[in-house]
Amino acid sequence: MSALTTSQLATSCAGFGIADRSAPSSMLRHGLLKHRTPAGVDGSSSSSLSVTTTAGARAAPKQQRSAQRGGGRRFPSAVVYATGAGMNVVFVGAEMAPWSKTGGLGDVLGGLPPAMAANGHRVMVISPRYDQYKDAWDTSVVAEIKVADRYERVRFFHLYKRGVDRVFIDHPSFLEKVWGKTGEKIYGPDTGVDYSDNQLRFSLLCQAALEAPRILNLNNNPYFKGTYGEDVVFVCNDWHTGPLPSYLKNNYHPNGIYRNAKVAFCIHNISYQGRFAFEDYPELNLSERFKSSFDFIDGYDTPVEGRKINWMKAGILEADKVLTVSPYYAEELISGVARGCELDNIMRLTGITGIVNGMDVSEWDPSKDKYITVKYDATTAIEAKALNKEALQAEAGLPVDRKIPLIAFIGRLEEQKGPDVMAAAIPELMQEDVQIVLLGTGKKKFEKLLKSLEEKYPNKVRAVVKFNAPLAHHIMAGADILAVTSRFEPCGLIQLQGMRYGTPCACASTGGLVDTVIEGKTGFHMGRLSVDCKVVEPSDVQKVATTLKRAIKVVGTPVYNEMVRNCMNQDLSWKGPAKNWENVLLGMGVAGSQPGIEGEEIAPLAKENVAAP
Ligand SMILES: Nc1ncnc2c1ncn2[C@@H]1O[C@H](COP(=O)(O)OP(=O)(O)O[C@H]2O[C@H](CO)[C@@H](O)[C@H](O)[C@H]2O)[C@@H](O)[C@H]1O
Ligand SMILES: OC[C@H]1O[C@H](O[C@H]2[C@H](O)[C@@H](O)[C@@H](O[C@H]3[C@H](O)[C@@H](O)[C@@H](O)O[C@@H]3CO)O[C@@H]2CO)[C@H](O)[C@@H](O)[C@@H]1O
Repeated sequence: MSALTTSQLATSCAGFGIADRSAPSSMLRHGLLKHRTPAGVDGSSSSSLSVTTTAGARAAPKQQRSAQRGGGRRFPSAVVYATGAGMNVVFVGAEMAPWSKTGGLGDVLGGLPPAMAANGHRVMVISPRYDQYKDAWDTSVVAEIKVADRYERVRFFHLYKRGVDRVFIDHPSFLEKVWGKTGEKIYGPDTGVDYSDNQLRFSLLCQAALEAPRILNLNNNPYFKGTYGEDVVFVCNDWHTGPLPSYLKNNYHPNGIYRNAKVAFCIHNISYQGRFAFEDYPELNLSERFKSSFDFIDGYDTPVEGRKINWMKAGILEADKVLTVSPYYAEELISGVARGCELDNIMRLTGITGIVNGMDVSEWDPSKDKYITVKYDATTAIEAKALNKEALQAEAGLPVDRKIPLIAFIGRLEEQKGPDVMAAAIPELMQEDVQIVLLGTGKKKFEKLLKSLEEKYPNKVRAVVKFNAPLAHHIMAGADILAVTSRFEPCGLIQLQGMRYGTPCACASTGGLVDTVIEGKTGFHMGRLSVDCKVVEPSDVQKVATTLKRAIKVVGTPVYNEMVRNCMNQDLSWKGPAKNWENVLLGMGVAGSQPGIEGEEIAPLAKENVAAP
């Protein structure tokens, strides 16, 4: 079969309902950006078909042509073609697990997209190239992007896995800072310290992300070919992508581009907003028209910090739809200044929809988990969890005794997670026959605090101040109770992971914890803790200690065993949340969008190429 151009392909698929995703308008119409497709490269990565690019039609490279002749990829069956009528969804974010992750944001951009793809949508995720990911290929497509008063060149790397186009934006400001230290250096040299050029870095991400759907000819997906084109819905995530809708309107709309595109903005954590000096606004190269959307008085009632630009505020105001990661957090965000972090008034204006996150049930599967000692399912959990507890106790250097209830805490060591509240409750728990394992990294003061507890209670407490995924899995399997002491928690994945492993949690009653944990059935609620991060309220310490003592009493009883089964018998996958996301995005009226199909989380469509990077 000879190489196809985009329009030929669309014609050949027309009978199956695939939209004509013809090549984008010339880049020359775009004032700020230039892109290059070097000679001999068509912008598709590891593709078996060649498509027309903005630079004109090119023949497929020789080795690709012979692969096609030799019976390379075939068109799939008509049944599967029908799934190619979904939306073009482009997620943009600063983290994307497993390639980059400091916490839950990475997990969501890793797990939700394959579930959307499984429902028949064409899905791209765009994130920085922080490392030399061995499975991502250089497309050789470059774009020159204006930041401040100069042009910066970015390259686009690509891979296709689980039905999703993963696109990595390559620029020295990402790779040179983070290379080899992906987990911890994404935002700054240390927790709590930001890189001084973060605005430049994430402005590049936003602007490059807007180019990608128009200029990348991506041909690995058997159901969709060529560029994504302009009828796309961008899903922005957190402050790093706040300026994207403004760039879309500022740089493209005047040229008649992306007229039908839509932008959804999803808040994973309102406490990081991207607040910068007001004087920095001109560096963004946006017209005065958008200034008021960024304009922000830091301090609300008492403007002690003065005038700023606020990237998240602009994302909320300029997007077509605002979402967050649970319905209860959505309510909290608009409830007042404390929980809305001074953007509550803005969100009351725009409205906000909450969709609970799912979790990656293949990565977190106790029946297949390579990190745990004894694999299990809901029918074997009670005995297997006891054996895993003994293995965990041995690994942690604690007395090995399956009768001792074991409480775990896992999380980023930030005020949000209440490690200080948990630490303050531990002395009171020491009256009980109990063991406590703490795993987390973050602020140095909290790391020291947890370590000091281990020193004080060597036979009962272990603190591991590392980011350690295998240990996180081991703890989930071996612990009896997961303590989630968050002052606020937009959704929380940790409690989902716990439940998947039959470990009920004792949790603060905030955000997604309210939506996902049922008192007495899948966990224990301790009530809401104070959101004031500067103090540890004695009443909160009491709530944590009392609830954990209550949970300890239940461990090992028939009621507890029933809770373990309830936890494990839930569908915590991305399947349901992906359907909810689909409904919300369809409701935005993206041109050409059609409902997808009911897919399995890793449906046949998304199954190829499943592998860890
Ligand atoms: N030391 C360690 N070692 C190994 N693994 C560790 C670890 N510390 C944390 N993790 C892992 O990091 C992830 C944390 O995700 P969460 O959603 O619970 O919180 P986070 O605050 O990071 O996410 C934010 O974004 C997500 C996504 O929307 C929201 O659910 C959440 O409420 C919001 O605060 C989990 O996968 C957990 O296992
Ligand atoms: O996935 C985990 C979280 O990752 C993101 O949060 C990061 C945040 O966006 C970054 O700005 C940075 O936050 C630091 C902040 O900028 C700084 O002023 C100071 O307050 O310290 C903060 C912590 O270092 O790092 C955060 C990750 O640690 C994402 O936005 C969140 O939704 C996720 O919860």
